[in-house]
Amino acid sequence: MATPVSIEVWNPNGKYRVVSTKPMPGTRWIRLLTDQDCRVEICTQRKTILSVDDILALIGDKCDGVIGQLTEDWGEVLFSGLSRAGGRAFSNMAVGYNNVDVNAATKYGVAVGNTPGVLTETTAELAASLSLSASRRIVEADEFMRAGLYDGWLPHLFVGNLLKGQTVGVIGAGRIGSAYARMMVEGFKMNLIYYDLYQATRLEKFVTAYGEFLKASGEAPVTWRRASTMEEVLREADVISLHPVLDKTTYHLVNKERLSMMKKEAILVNCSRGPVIDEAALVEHLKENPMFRVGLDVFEEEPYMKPGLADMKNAIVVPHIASASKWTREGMATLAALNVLGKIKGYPVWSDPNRVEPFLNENSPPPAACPSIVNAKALGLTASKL
Ligand SMILES: NC(=O)C1=CN([C@@H]2O[C@H](COP(=O)(O)OP(=O)(O)OC[C@H]3O[C@@H](n4cnc5c(N)ncnc54)[C@H](O)[C@@H]3O)[C@@H](O)[C@H]2O)C=CC1
Ligand SMILES: O=C(O)C(=O)CO
Repeated sequence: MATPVSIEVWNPNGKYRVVSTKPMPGTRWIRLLTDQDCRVEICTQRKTILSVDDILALIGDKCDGVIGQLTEDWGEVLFSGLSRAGGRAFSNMAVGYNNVDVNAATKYGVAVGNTPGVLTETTAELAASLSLSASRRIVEADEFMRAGLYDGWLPHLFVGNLLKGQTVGVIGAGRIGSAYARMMVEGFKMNLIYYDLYQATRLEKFVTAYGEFLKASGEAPVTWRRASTMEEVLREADVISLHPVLDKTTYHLVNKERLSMMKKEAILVNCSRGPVIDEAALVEHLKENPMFRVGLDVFEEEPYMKPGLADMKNAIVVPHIASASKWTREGMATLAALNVLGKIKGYPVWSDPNRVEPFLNENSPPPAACPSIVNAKALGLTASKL
């Protein structure tokens, strides 16, 4: 059993004990907790992914709430341990919570918080960056340059794909998928095809209005279409970006058969969760189709890559950094801390988790509410009237 040893303590005499399994960016989140009588304990152990045993040791005998990370396995064992220690508050420092067994949390009366909204644009920007890097072969060209191989301009050197006028496909047009779609449509004048279980009405209105604006300016209008199947998107789009949640319905959503439906020169981007793609099948597809390119921020078995992926020139791989802007990471820490604080204090749950700005304003105290609790209904928590 690995026991965390190094802990940083803030406000040692605080009434409520709140544990963070990792140091998080910024200091506002610490101040917000200590100002409200919390003793904050931050695990500073040099071990990237804490085990269940490590976290149980951190929770100890008395713990009111925990801020955890998406790399941790929050299931029956941890929620029963937290409950035994008197804790009823947990928040992931992430919008995705596929690492959390929400039913187990609910069984033990523990609220599960997440951090929507504050990372929407940041994550969409990384998906857009990967789309551009893949289409214009930026990483390959950079490596070529640094290797001293450039000996003059050539007509065929690193020829890639033009985005303008092509079709961008979005699978999962929620907050991040819609933000990415707007960037690609407005920035590069791409047409949109999307697939989601729900209609993305605001996104459709945006593309319609932008299309009308372009037409009025004498340019070709952009268009949109909501596909009735995911396969339509795969067949028609030139660039496809994946933005669904990870659950049973999206596990290996992109598999061998579906990869084979895509255009030979298509670009596939994944900034959602690794298991949405069958990564072994993807490696084979990349080998067989050298003009097919991928931009991956997430991997099926993080932190590992499937054998062969790292050798593929037509793959760009980055280490799960899509939400990594300073503002966003500090905001995520703040929202996670306020979820835990709000539950400890008995505050109601914020009515709209997509409108979290009031919690992020450094110049005014945050609303007395939990920003986003995913099992609020199941726990019968009151909704805020603010
Ligand atoms: N790489 C990174 O650092 C980050 C990854 N993420 C991932 O992105 C995910 C999405 O985040 P948001 O856009 O904020 O969530 P969201 O809930 O606004 O959007 C998810 C969308 O997926 C759709 N969806 C669910 N099942 C589907 C299916 N079977 N087929 C097609 N669409 C389906 C939903 O209807 C929804 O519109 C998170 O759950 C997280 O896993 C989020 C932030 C950063
Ligand atoms: O928030 C998430 O879901 C992430 O993956 C990290 O930002």
